[in-house]
Amino acid sequence: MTSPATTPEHGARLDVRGLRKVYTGRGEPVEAIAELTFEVKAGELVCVVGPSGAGKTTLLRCMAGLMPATSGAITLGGAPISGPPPGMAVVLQEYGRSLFPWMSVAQNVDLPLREKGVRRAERRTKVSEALAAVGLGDVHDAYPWQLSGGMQQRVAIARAAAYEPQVLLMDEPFAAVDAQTRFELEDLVRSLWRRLGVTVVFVTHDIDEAIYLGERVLVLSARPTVVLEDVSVGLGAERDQLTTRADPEFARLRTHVYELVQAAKRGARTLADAHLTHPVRIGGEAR
Ligand SMILES: Nc1ncnc2c1ncn2[C@@H]1O[C@H](COP(=O)(O)OP(=O)(O)OP(=O)(O)O)[C@@H](O)[C@H]1O
Repeated sequence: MTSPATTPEHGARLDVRGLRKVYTGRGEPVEAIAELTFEVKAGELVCVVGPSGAGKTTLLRCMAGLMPATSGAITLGGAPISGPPPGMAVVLQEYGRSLFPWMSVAQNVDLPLREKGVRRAERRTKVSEALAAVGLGDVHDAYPWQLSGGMQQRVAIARAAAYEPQVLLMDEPFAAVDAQTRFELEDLVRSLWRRLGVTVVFVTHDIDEAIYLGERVLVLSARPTVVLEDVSVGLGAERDQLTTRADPEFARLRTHVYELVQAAKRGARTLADAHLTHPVRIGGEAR
């Protein structure tokens, strides 16, 4: 029987406790992450921002089970992550490298379902539904290299959605697409998230994107990394590119997160160090 924390409808809870990551190689050790502790509730969408080199990709790789932590623990639905866990899907920035060029669009979306052992008839339905959901119902037989970058990223999202993961990790997935396509893909992520109830962790450089998408925004310090602030985004569930971005609350959050990231770049490691010059009211609370 599946526990409530791991049903696809509710996603799975992701817990990061005392995560530390030091890269050791031939040269000097690099302490990428000093101490990260946070929780992503089942079915929550959390964005992660921070200065370049803050360890966002390192965090994501550890959460995906692609790299061991130096110390600390990451659990998914209560189970420790020690390798790529079933029930997790990852979408990366480099769509050109994440799709197999010799497979058609439908075959690419189908592949994880085959590996999951889903029967052929059910797979066919899931692939069609996922491609229709991302607006690519008419390119099943095309090859990735015949599609635009934005379309290829839609295929990667369709592949993740068809798999019905409990957790979806996204590492700067829209950094390489044009601004117009990016808005469309952001709306696609929010609509899939709401429909599937999946837990999502979304890493981005773009502060506006983090606020538009997230229920929370984790702002990381510079390396060695800690959480500078865990910012709640009280913009409601219904969001759209015009009204949400014009909302005064959006502007306040943007100022606040921008200031935090600037403070992180100057070396702030706590809110007290950050010396914010535009204290703002977020959700009625003075900061
Ligand atoms: N394999 C590695 N060996 C040694 N150091 C590494 C390795 N991978 C990353 N680092 C270092 O760890 C730190 C964090 O890197 P990471 O790529 O996680 O940051 P990031 O926040 O994702 O950066 P960006 O925003 O520029 O993509 C950086 O200082 C980087 O140079």
